[in-house]
Amino acid sequence: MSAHPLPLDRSATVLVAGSSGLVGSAVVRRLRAQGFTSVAGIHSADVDLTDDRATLDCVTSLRPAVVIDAAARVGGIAANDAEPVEFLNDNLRIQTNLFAAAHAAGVDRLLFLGSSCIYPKHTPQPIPESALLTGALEETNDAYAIAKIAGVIAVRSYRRQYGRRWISVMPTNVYGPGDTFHPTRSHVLPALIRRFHEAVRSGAEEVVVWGTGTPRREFIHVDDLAAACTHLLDHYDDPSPVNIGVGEDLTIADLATLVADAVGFTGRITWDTSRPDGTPRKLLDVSRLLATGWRPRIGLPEGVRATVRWYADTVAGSDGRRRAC
Ligand SMILES: NC(=O)C1=CN([C@@H]2O[C@H](COP(=O)(O)OP(=O)(O)OC[C@H]3O[C@@H](n4cnc5c(N)ncnc54)[C@H](OP(=O)(O)O)[C@@H]3O)[C@@H](O)[C@H]2O)C=CC1
Ligand SMILES: C[C@H]1O[C@H](OP(=O)(O)OP(=O)(O)OC[C@H]2O[C@@H](n3cnc4c(=O)[nH]c(N)nc43)[C@H](O)[C@@H]2O)[C@@H](O)[C@@H](O)C1=O
Repeated sequence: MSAHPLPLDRSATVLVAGSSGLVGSAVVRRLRAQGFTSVAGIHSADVDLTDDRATLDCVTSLRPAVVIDAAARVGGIAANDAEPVEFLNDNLRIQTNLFAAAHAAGVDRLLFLGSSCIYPKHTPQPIPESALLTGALEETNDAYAIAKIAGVIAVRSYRRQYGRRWISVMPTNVYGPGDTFHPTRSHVLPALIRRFHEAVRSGAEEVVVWGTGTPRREFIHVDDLAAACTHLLDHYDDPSPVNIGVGEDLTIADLATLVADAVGFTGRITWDTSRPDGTPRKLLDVSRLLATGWRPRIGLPEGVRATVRWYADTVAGSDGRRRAC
């Protein structure tokens, strides 16, 4: 048992790996807003976390008290399906190197971001944390999911073998400012914001959306996710991962209508059923998270409208890659 109390000391040095990304940049904003005075961010321009030596040098020279691992190769269903080798290898390397470096630097507190795709493709809904490793994975992202499962087991192993107070969280699908709006590589929400926005600008009467529209997904605004992460570091210390979600889902068809309305697209929505649907439903059981006293604040319609505004002001007209923060 550590002599140090659970709530983080606001003067502790916190290292956010992946600080230029959707989640990492929101975590940095959240930590600063909460009064953390020593927040260090790293991303691929600073250090290639697939390189074990460079990662060790970086972490041991910074000597953080806390590490938040939001660095990963991330993408939507098409990118995962097309490049399973990179999604497996890069994510295994990044987390293995970062965990080994954090351990070598004596880091007692670490939060690892997994993903809801670690759960079986067909599993009772809402999905409790206990569903892990109870069934076969969705084929389009099994390589990424296996890497994330290895991360959960690694965190649990560092706890068991070395007494590290490290935790894993499993967020549902995330969206918000700072996302990647690539037309084919990104997740559904940013992809649709971009596609509907371009249709309005070009006067197109039709927008094509992938799949059948029947899969159900749960979406959390990235500022809520960042708040949940820092809340859990202050209130949770257990080997079991914690789901992070909002407790509600909707169909991709309903999501497409929501985004179309937010962007002001009044034309036709059609479906490209040659594209994969992926997992039929991913709704997380968030009772463990709620038991810690945390609640989400940003509803989906409000969050989508704000993200559409952010996209129009910040990204539209560029190549769709977010700007670094
Ligand atoms: N987005 C989502 O819907 C969900 C995300 N998650 C998890 O949250 C975490 C963050 O995801 P998200 O913010 O969306 O992803 P992003 O793609 O937005 O950000 C990924 C971050 O990782 C960094 N990175 C990638 N490869 C390397 C590398 N080799 N060396 C150093 N840094 C690297 C990127 O740096 P750079 O910008 O320089 O490339 C970037 O800062 C991931 O673990 C992801 O699995 C979980 C569930 C859902
Ligand atoms: C976060 C999560 O993200 C991925 O899994 P996913 O939940 O399937 O995510 P997605 O956002 O890409 O798709 C959700 C649904 O939406 C449909 N869809 C419609 N039109 C578009 C579209 O234009 N782009 C995309 N990407 N999807 C579309 C699409 O066909 C699917 O039915 C994995 O990386 C996984 O590993 C992971 O962790």
